[in-house]
Amino acid sequence: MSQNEVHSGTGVGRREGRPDDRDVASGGSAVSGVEIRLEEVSKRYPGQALPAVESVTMTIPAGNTVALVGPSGCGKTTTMKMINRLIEPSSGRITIGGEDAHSLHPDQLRRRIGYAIQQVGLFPHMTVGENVGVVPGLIGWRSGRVADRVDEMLDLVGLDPAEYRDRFPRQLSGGQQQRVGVARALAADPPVLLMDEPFGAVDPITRGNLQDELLRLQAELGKTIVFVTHDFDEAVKLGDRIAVLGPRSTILQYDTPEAILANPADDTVAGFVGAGAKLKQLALLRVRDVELGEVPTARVDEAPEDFRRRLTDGRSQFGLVLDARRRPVRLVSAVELRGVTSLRNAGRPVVDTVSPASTLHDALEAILTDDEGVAVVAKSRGEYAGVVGIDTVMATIRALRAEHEGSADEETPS
Ligand SMILES: Nc1ncnc2c1ncn2[C@@H]1O[C@H](COP(=O)(O)OP(=O)(O)OP(=O)(O)O)[C@@H](O)[C@H]1O
Repeated sequence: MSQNEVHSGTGVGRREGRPDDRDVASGGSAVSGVEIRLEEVSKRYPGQALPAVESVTMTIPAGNTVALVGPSGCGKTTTMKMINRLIEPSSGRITIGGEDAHSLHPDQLRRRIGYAIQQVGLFPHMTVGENVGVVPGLIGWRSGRVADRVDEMLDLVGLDPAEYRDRFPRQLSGGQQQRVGVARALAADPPVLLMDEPFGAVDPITRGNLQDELLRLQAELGKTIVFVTHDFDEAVKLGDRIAVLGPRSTILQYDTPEAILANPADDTVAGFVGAGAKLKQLALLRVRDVELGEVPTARVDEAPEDFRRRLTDGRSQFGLVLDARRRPVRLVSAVELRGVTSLRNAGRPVVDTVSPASTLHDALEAILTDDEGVAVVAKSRGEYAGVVGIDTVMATIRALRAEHEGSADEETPS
């Protein structure tokens, strides 16, 4: 289709503490997380010449998601595990909500810190419900309260409690197991959540969905989340701040994704950010931040000839067929409607849609794989909302560039 058929918006609403997400979730939630401080924290494993973590000092603000990124072996996991004392620091101090972690009893730590890991670590001989209820049970909740909480948590991570509560982990897909892992980590309502590559072991699409879910959850819950990942793009998508770590967990840069993408502190960070920093900035913007385009639509029961005439009269090269619940089901061009008897099987099926919460980066991917060069946007129940065209994405990139030109003189042009 020609670009002018999808009228685009250039209003680039930047994310600042993700106000959009928070507003959508629950009318703006209170921050329930607490501040974490690491003060000159080091770890030297027995028998090792060099420390695995050397004198790390950082503050993780309450209610923020902070991603720790860095090359393999740089000490990310060690740094994170010292926060819940799965690993004891050799020196330094860690405070959680102002209290010295060292002085907290393990039960108090479990109550305050949820933990989700890549291998999920669900107990195979326990049902999903029993897995989610482990920590509340350990800290002495009554069984009725645990059962209610289990159902609430399964619901929260998008698993129907009635269907999944009594299954065993092996009866779930990898992505579902990871959801259960997140539900379990959140069950005792800890203010802090530690996540070590929690979405590492699933396919890219499931991974993208789980990331979206985490953003939605976090908008609702306002926890303090520390997140370890190899994947800089994941850090950009999920982190309010990113700590780029070098050897022995030295902090090379600790800032917002926007600032790191626009101004990497040095060549090592720039290397880590990788090519296409401009493109990655699209991961900071949501589909809901841009004005959606419109294309002609028809209900499945409309006469194909009528729709063809509407498309031709409007000089639109294609349109969308919506089902009775206004969900986009088919993409058709005027030419494809010639001689067709029903819209039900005209043109091609709409296989992929993006949501208002999807990133513009996701939208761009959908645009590039679509023959017509658009991403179809559907709301939470699948209802058609509009389309994003390549011109909208281009306009957004131009706006981002203009925005950074004043603030980032040394930025390499792209
Ligand atoms: N129990 C241990 N004993 C000795 N050395 C260890 C131990 N655990 C980790 N290390 C070493 O400490 C360093 C940091 O390991 P850590 O697992 O924290 O890194 P990481 O950045 O999380 O790595 P990856 O991304 O590969 O998971 C590595 O050199 C590792 O070999």
